[in-house]
Amino acid sequence: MSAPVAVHFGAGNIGRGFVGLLLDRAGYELVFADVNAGLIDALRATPSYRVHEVGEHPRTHEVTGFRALNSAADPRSVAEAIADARVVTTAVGPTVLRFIAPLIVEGLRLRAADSPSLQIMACENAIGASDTLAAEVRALLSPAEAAELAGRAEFANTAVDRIVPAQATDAGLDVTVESYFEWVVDERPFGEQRPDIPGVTWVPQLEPYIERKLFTVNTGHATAAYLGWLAGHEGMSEALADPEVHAGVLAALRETKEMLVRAHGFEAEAQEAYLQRILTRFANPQLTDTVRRVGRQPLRKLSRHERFIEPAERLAAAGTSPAALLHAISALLRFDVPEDAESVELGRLLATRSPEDFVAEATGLLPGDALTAQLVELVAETQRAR
Ligand SMILES: NC(=O)C1=CN([C@@H]2O[C@H](COP(=O)(O)OP(=O)(O)OC[C@H]3O[C@@H](n4cnc5c(N)ncnc54)[C@H](O)[C@@H]3O)[C@@H](O)[C@H]2O)C=CC1
Ligand SMILES: O=P(O)(O)OC[C@H]1O[C@](O)(CO)[C@@H](O)[C@@H]1O
Repeated sequence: MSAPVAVHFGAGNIGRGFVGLLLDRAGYELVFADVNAGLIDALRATPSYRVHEVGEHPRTHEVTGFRALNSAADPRSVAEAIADARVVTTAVGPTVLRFIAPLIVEGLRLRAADSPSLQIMACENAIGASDTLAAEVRALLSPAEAAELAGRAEFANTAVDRIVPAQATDAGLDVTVESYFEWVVDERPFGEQRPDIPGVTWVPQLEPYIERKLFTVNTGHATAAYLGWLAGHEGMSEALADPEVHAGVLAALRETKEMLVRAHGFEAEAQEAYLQRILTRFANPQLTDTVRRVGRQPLRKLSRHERFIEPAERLAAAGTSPAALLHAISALLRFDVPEDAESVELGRLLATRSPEDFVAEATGLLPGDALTAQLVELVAETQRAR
């Protein structure tokens, strides 16, 4: 019997260094789909690439036998691969999911009605990324087609955690990653038919896991990047070695800890151990990373349900001042990286909007929300200092 097919969108850091690796090791015939022509050509030109795990338990894996498709130049082949696939995963960035949806729709249209349901997992740093992708797919279907194709795909939300930094320019397709990883998936959508992917943790309810991950790993990492940027550091290890940056990250994580313990009933000691372990992961000297990469796309990171505003608003609503998160947001507002389109747009919004309009537009907070007044003041201060 031939191996089941897994189509993975996004052959970048997480695609090659984490999701693709686990799918390959699970025995899937792996098909990468990406819009980067150079990357696809390079994957086609080689039989394998290596994933180097550095950290506590260093080792190297070889990923072999994959195919690579250019989803911009040859969407038909991608749709055909999806029609035959058992699993579809993505690691393209939350804002890119809407561009993947039309290909999934084409794949479902080509899929035999008696095929097993396609199992789709968006592996992005966002709450409910698979739900977002499902909504984008449904938006492209007429009601009749939606009813016809309804049983052909199931979407399960995930939380993925592995630091895969910017890679050395001479690394080729090889990827250096930390040895730690966590891939948690909501078990409900796939029921008894869930795919056998060693390394995946199936849970009955994903919300506590994705919130713990996003509001600890990602809040902490992004705080280090923005405070590090403001202090003039280029490298993440340099930033984290700066006592003021480190103290700022710890303070922000103590605030999200309070929120997470309250929201999900985690033991305070367990959450403290979790955040301390993450601080150690951030400082892994074998991961060469930059504040520019970790701070990338500041407007996405400033949006309503992301790593800063969501926990800060919940704390403010519960009567706690999220001073450290506001300090991190203040540094985010000063993130000025010309090659990052969102950073440029952030500067434009700060230059052209009133503080009230900026907060509404960039964060989605409403005038009556608990954090709004403090944030408006912070934006006004930032504008005065520009
Ligand atoms: N790098 C990391 O440590 C982690 C990243 N993530 C998440 O994984 C996702 C990917 O991140 P990275 O791998 O770091 O980014 P990356 O930039 O290395 O890879 C993204 C890939 O997606 C491709 N892509 C962009 N638009 C596409 C489209 N329309 N169709 C197909 N492919 C497309 C790009 O060409 C690129 O190869 C993001 O959502 C990120 O938040 C999650 C956990 C850790
Ligand atoms: O695209 P984002 O949200 O910056 O995600 C990438 C970040 O997620 C992390 O992997 C943590 O999961 C960091 O390595 C990385 O900075």
